[in-house]
Amino acid sequence: MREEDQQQLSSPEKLMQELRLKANELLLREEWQESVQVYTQFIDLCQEQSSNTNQHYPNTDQINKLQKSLCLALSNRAEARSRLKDFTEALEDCDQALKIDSTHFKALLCKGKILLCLNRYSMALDCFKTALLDPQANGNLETLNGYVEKCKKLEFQSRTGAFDLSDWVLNGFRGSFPELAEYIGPVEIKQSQLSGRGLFAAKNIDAGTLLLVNKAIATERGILSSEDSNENAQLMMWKNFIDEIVESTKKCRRIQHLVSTLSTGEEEENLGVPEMSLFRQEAEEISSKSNEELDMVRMMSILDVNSLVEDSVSASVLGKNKDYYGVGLWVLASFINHSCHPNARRLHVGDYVLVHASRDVKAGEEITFAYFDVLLPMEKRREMSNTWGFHCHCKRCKFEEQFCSKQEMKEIEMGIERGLEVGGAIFRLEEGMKRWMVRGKEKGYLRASFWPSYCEAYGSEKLVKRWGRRLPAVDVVVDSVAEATGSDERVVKVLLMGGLRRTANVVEMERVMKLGRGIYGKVVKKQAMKSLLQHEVHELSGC
Ligand SMILES: C[S@@+](CC[C@H](N)C(=O)[O-])C[C@H]1O[C@@H](n2cnc3c(N)ncnc32)[C@H](O)[C@@H]1O
Repeated sequence: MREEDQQQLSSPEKLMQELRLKANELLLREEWQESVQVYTQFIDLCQEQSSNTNQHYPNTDQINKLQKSLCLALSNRAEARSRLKDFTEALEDCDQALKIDSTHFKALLCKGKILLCLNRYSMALDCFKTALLDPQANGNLETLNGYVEKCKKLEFQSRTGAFDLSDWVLNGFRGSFPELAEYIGPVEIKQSQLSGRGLFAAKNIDAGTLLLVNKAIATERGILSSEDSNENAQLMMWKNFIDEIVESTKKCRRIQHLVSTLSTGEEEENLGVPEMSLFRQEAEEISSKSNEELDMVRMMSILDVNSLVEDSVSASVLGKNKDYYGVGLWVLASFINHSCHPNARRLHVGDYVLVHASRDVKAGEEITFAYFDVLLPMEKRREMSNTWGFHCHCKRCKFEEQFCSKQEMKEIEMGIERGLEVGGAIFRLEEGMKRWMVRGKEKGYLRASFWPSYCEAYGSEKLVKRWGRRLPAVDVVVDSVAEATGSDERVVKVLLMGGLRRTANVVEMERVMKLGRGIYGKVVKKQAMKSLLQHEVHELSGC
């Protein structure tokens, strides 16, 4: 090689060395964005040098050295990009490095961690297992084996739905949140009679059965203190939440595609029914997703219609996020419509939502949860569904519409509003239902509409004594309301309070446990459920 040629080569080499040192230092200092920039310069130069060397001075040693540096730089850039949650690009870096060296330790480790973050457990497991074969694994055995075990556990959970939160509950939610996998149970998305698409049971399901576990695209939580600051704090949280979602959709094509399947609340009858496979993480190739644009107006409508507040009537928040006001977007759960006779509830654990049946559900029945309180009369529910921006088309509303105009019904409602003794109101309603030939589940609908009165009556020893057998037995009312609207803390509480006055027998305890399963799901076993129910009885001051 001529001397001037060697000088020409040495200068890019020097630059490459400087760039590599700088990028490594930035990585160590956790300055992710800056390190990505410098690694990019290094990688471009390295690639240029590789092709030059290949073309002009084929030198195997030199080429090998460049390829090695390139692999390492790609793995490091992937690490920095993954810290910035740029998962699509980070995975592309890993794949590029693995194309050069299919057993590159750092690239495999980084790819495994990203796939784990994206809940693609078996693919992540393959990466960690291959990395274990590398000599470098010896110094990292504990970490690698930890990842392997985690992947196996999560893969099992996501395949079987075998989740158990009992120990965590019994430990008073101490420590970090339990590790959870995403899970899709016996459900499918179909066209709904309520509006647009909905989630449906693919087989008969009993109360407490887990239907899905979904990780949020983003959540935002904050402690809302005094009344004055509430509005501002909520606005701030909402703004941060929108920013986070927009950022996530920009960074990950898969997230963008998933969010774009959600309703804007307009013309829901024309919306397509997405394939369930879209929501199964393992089946999807992230880089092959479409680039459907989500403009800001559409994004705002999607978030308005689909975001869920963690602490709502049909949800229980377990663990640390209980103390916070939290809002989030969970894509698959967003396909669940509202009903005033819901059959599902949610549990919020960290960034995950777990949806389970709150009563027995038949195959083909639509899965619904309550967006707002359904233990209220129809007029009040109407007002609430209007503020949500829709007119509720559920069976219970349709049934109750015929009673709205009944004079006697109006008199009972007005009487309660004016402070009429609730025992009398219930007696009138129960007698009315006999005359109007209201039977089965429909009795539960009307009782649920007058729930606050039933609750007050059964909660008062004086009223229970005064009205005696003219009031239906508490367990009959509880069963019918739970059958119509699913389990609810307030309904179990009435049963438990009644039980406390007497000594609860085995049958009553069975009933309480079944209702408990409807509230917390089967992911919480007997002892843990008892402790949660006891806590509820003390927490709930009103019905
Ligand atoms: C979170 S989305 C539910 C899924 C939606 N149906 C879809 O096709 O994507 C909420 C929207 O569904 C509709 N919806 C939900 N429950 C309803 C009900 N009971 N009656 C009428 N529309 C309902 C409303 O338009 C509401 O804004």
